[in-house]
Amino acid sequence: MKASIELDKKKYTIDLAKPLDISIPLRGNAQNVNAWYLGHPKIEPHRDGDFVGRVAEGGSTNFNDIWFNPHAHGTHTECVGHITEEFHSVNQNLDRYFFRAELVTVVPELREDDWVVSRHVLDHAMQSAAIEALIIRTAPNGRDKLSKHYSHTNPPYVLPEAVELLLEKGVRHLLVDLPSIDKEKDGGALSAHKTFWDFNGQLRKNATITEFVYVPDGIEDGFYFLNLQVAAFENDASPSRPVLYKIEP
Ligand SMILES: N[C@@H](CC(=O)c1ccccc1NC=O)C(=O)O
Repeated sequence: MKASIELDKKKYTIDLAKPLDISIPLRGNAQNVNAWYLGHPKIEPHRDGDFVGRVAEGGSTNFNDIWFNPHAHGTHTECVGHITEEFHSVNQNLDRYFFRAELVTVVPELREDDWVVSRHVLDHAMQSAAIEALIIRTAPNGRDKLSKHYSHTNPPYVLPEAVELLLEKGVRHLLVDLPSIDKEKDGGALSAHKTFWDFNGQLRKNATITEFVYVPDGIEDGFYFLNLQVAAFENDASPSRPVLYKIEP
C-alpha cells in the first residue's frame, strides 16, 4: 500500500502496510513501565452492587475501569501545558499528525553522576540540517525499557544545550525513550522542557514532547514519516501512539 508524499517540493514514498509502532503497551499490572513514584496502572472490571463488568464472572460484557497517569505509565505526548499555570491541551495544540522525522541513536555521556545527551552527542548523531520531528533512542536499548521502574534511578536526560540545537534545526516534535527530557530530581527546574517550549519567551504552543517511546533495535537510524496521534483527552498530556514509516529509496 504505497503512498507518495510531496513535501517542500520533494517527493517521498512510504509503505502504509509497514507501520513501525514505537509506543509502549500499557498493562494494568506491576510489569508496566513506571516513573514518578506512583503505583502501577490498574485495569479492572467495573463493579457496582451486583453488577460486574466481566463475562467470566457472569457479567454480560467486559467493561473495565482503567486507572493510570499519562506521564508515569507509558508513551505519552505533552504540550507546554505540562509546565504552565494556565491550561493548554495537547489535544488542541497538536493539529497535524504526519511529520518528516529523523531517528537517531545516542550514547549518553557521563557528567558528574548523570548520564546526559549533550549538544555534541546529538550534533554528531543527527544527519539533518532541518527536520520537524526527532526521535532519540538512547543506548543501551534493552527490552527492559518496556517494563522498567524508573523512580529514584536518576535516568539519563537531555541537556538544554542539546535542546537549543534542536530549536536551531526547527524540531517541533521531540520523542525520547526516557521518562523525561529533564533530570528526575531537579528541584522543579525543568530546564530542557522550558528551553524546548521557549517558556520565558514566545510559548511554542504547537511543539510537543513525547516520552517513553520504545524503538526496537530492528528499526535503523535514518529518515521516516512519523504518524503521531494522541487519545482525545483535553489535558496537558495524553497517551499517544507514534508510528514510523520508512522512507523508501
Ligand atoms: N524533575 C521535576 C519533576 C518532573 O520533572 C516531573 C514530575 C512529575 C511528572 C513529570 C515530570 N517531568 C516530566 O517530564 C522535579 O524534580 O520537580
